Amino acid sequence: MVNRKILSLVFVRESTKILLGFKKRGFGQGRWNGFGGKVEQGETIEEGAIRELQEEAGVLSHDLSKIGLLEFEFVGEPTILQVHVFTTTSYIGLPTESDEMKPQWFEVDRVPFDEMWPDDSLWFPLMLKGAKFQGYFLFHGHHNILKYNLEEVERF
Ligand SMILES: Nc1nc(SCCc2ccccc2)c2[nH]cnc2n1
Repeated sequence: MVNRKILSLVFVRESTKILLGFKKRGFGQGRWNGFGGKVEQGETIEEGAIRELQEEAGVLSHDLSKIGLLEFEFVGEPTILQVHVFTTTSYIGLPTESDEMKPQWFEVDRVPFDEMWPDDSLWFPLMLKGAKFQGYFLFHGHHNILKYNLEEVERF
């Protein structure tokens, strides 16, 4: 019986830079990523994304654009992660380290893919060119993609 866990993932952009966070603990620890996490009951996915961005980076945005839908399955685990990807260029607050994440700005042509989830180097180019995308990735462990599909979509 497969079940899905709904997660948000937010990327903040500033001209040629993108804000990433170094995950200090928990799932994805030791990797740079956008800001996000589990969407709780009683909140919309976008509300969850706004909440996680605030909690993890100290940045408040009310103008998120939905740009991607990614599903991650891990061999031997029944829960599929359904990750809703958002981006924003309008926010208030200075990115601040939390107990979960250490934020840092990166030039978009200097993204540290070797310290990120392996799928990111596949869909970041779509995000960076302003496309909307949908994908599925089957992982074996946290380093090995057994198979995937990824496509651009017109709209969500
Ligand atoms: N970029 C990326 N992110 C995730 S999980 C993102 C959602 C999340 C989950 C838990 C805490 C915070 C954020 C991935 N999983 C497999 N490949 C992946 N790539």
